[in-house]
Amino acid sequence: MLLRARERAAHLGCPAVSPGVGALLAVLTAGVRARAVVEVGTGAGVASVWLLRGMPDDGVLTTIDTELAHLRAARTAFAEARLAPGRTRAIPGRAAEVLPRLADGAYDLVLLGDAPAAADHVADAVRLLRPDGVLVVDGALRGGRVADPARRDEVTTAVRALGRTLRSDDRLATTLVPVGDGVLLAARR
Ligand SMILES: C[S@@+](CC[C@H](N)C(=O)[O-])C[C@H]1O[C@@H](n2cnc3c(N)ncnc32)[C@H](O)[C@@H]1O
Repeated sequence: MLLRARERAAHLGCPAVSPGVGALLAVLTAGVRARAVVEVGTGAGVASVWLLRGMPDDGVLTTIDTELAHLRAARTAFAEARLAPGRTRAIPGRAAEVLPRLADGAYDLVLLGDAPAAADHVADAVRLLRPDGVLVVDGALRGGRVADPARRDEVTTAVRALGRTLRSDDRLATTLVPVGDGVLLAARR
């Protein structure tokens, strides 16, 4: 099933999380007993389905994307995964405009799917999390470039700075999981 969703993601030019990262997402949503999750960057819905796999049957994923074609592909993936329509709330729009409308402390987990862009949404994501909720940022190693001090291009520097921002935030306990392209986990204290 996710194979077809991954093919649609590739067709749309919107890379999906690796199965390793997907499995981590399912373990995380199960581990924090997530009933309310926010995802920025739905894509073709691959990460969304993994997140929902770890959530209870009444858990709801709010997922945001600017591209209607991507949201349509995600809806197909949700139907293929036999998810009841009430399990997903797909919101078209820019994260910077949608996140401020979501309620403070109402979410168990927030996934920011793209490390360089994630920096713009960290403040909102932390505001949305309940205590012990988890912020997840995918793409934190960028093929090893982030860990290589010789790499100083703009995107790599921005992702490195994002890691420093999360680690220095007293409200968060942050760690890096070296799965896929690197996943930052920041638990809200
Ligand atoms: C790499 S894809 C996400 C794939 C998804 N994480 C998965 O594994 O299935 C990134 C998505 O973010 C969306 N996107 C980019 N900028 C955005 C923004 N400012 N607000 C909301 N969505 C955005 C793109 O349209 C694209 O669908």
